[in-house]
Amino acid sequence: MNASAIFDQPLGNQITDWVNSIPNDGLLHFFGLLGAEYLVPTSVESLSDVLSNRSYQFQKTSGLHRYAVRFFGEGLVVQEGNKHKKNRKSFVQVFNQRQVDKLKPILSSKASQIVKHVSENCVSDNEKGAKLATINVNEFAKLISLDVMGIIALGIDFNSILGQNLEIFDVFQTLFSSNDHKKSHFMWHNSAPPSLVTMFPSKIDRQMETAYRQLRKSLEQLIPEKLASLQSTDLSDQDILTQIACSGDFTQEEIIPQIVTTLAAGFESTASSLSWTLYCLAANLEAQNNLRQELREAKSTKNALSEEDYEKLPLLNGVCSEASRLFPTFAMTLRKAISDTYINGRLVHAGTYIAIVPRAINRAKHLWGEDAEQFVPERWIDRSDSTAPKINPTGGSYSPICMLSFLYGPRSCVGRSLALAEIRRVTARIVECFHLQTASSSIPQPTGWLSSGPPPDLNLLFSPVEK
Ligand code: HEM
Repeated sequence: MNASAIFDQPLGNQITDWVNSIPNDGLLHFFGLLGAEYLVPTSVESLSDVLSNRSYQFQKTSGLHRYAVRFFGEGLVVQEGNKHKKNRKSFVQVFNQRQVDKLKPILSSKASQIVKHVSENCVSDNEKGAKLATINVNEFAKLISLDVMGIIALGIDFNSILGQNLEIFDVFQTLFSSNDHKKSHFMWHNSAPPSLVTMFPSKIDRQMETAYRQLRKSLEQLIPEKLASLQSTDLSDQDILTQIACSGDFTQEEIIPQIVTTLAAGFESTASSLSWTLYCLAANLEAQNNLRQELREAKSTKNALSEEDYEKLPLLNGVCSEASRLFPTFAMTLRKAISDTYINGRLVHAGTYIAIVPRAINRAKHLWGEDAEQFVPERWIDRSDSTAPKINPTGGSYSPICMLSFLYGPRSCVGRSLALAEIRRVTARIVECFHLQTASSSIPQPTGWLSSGPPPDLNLLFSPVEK
C-alpha cells in the first residue's frame, strides 16, 4: 500500500521518483488508502487516452467536487460530461487569442507599475551602500495576481500592490490559497463521510464560508451595476464577468459560481508560477544575465518592448516555460474511471483512480532526457538557424503532452495564454530593472496540496540594475 504517494510533500514527489526509476509500459500501478487502486499514466499514448481520446470517461473525484461546490460554487473546473462541453465552449470564446491580445497592454502597464513600486521600496543596504529590497515573492506575486485577476475578470483594478483594498486580498487568500492547514482540511473533506463533515464544521470551514459569502455579496452588487452601465452590444471589449453574464449561456444562478471558480483557478496558480520563475532566475544567474541581455538587444532600437516582443523573445519564453515545467502549480490531479474503459490498450475497471501527475511527467527522464530535473531554458529554443533562434514549442520533448503544467486536451487550462502573457511581462520588466538574488542558500520546496506553490516565506533580494 502506498497511500503516502497521494498525500506526499512536495505533492507528486514520490511518483516522480517512481516514474524515473521503475521500468514500465506506460502505466504505473499502486494501491492507496483502503485498497483503492491507482494508475499513473507515464507515456505519451496512455496520457493521450486519459487526457484527450477518452477524457470524458475519467471524471474528477466526488470529494473534490463536493469541496469545490461548497466553497466556490459549481463552476467549469468541476463540471463534467455534456455540461462541461457546453460551458467550456463559452469559456474558450471569452479567453480566445483576440481577447488575450486586447488585455496585453493592460498587463504591460501593470508590470510597469510593479517595477515602479519595487524601485520605491529599494533602500540603501547599510553594509555596502547599494540599494536593495528584500521581497517575499510569494506574497508579492499574489498581490500582482489579485490586481490582474481583478482587471481581467471583473474590470476593477484593486491596486493591492500599492496597499489598497487589502480586505479583498484577505478574502482571496482565505478562499483560494493553499497551505498546510488547507491540506488537512481538504483531506478531511475528501475522506470523511459528507454527513460527518457537515455535522462538525471546522474553523477553516467557517472562514472559507464567510469569505465566499463576502465575495458573492460583492459580485451580486457588481453584476447588475456593470450590466446597467454597458454602453454597447459589442461584448468583446468587456471583462470576463460581463462577457459571461451577457453571453446568454448561463442562468443568473450559474454566473457567480462560474466567476468564483475562475478566480480560484487563476489566482494562486499564476502567482505561484510567477514566484517560481523569479526564484529560478535568482538561483541561475547566468540565465538571468542572458535574459537581461536578450531584453536589452530587443530594446536597443526603441524605447520599450512591443507587445509582440514579449511573445516572441526565445529566452524569455524559455525561462517562463522551464520554470513552469519544473514547478507545475497543479502537481497532481486525480480522476476516476466512470465505466470500464481502456488506457493504451489495457482494460481499466470503473472506479479505478487515475493519478495525473504533471510534476512527474514534466520531470520524466524518458520524455525529457537525463537533464529533466535541471533548469535548462535553452531546451525551449531552436537554434538550428544561428542568426534567428526560434521558440521550440515542445521544449525538445516528444510531444506537447509531455508538458502538463496546464494539462492537455478538453480539460486543459483555458487561461493559459493569459497567464503566460502576464508572467512574461512581469518577469521581463523585473529582470530589465533589477538583479535578483536568493536570500538563503536552502533550496525551497513546493508546499500545499490542491495546488503547490513556493513556501510562504520565499524571499528574494532585488537590487536596481545600473542603466
Ligand atoms: C500559470 C497559471 C495557471 C496554471 C499553471 C493553470 C493550470 C491549470 C490546470 C493544470 C488546469 C486543469 C486542472 C484539472 O483539471 O485538474 C486548469 C484549468 C483551468 N484553468 Fe488554469 N492555470 C493557470 C491560470 C489560469 C488563469 C489565469 C485562469 C483564468 C483567469 C484559469 C482558468 C482555468 C479554468 C476555468 C480551468 C478549468 C478548465 C476546464 O475544466 O475545462 N487558469 N488550469
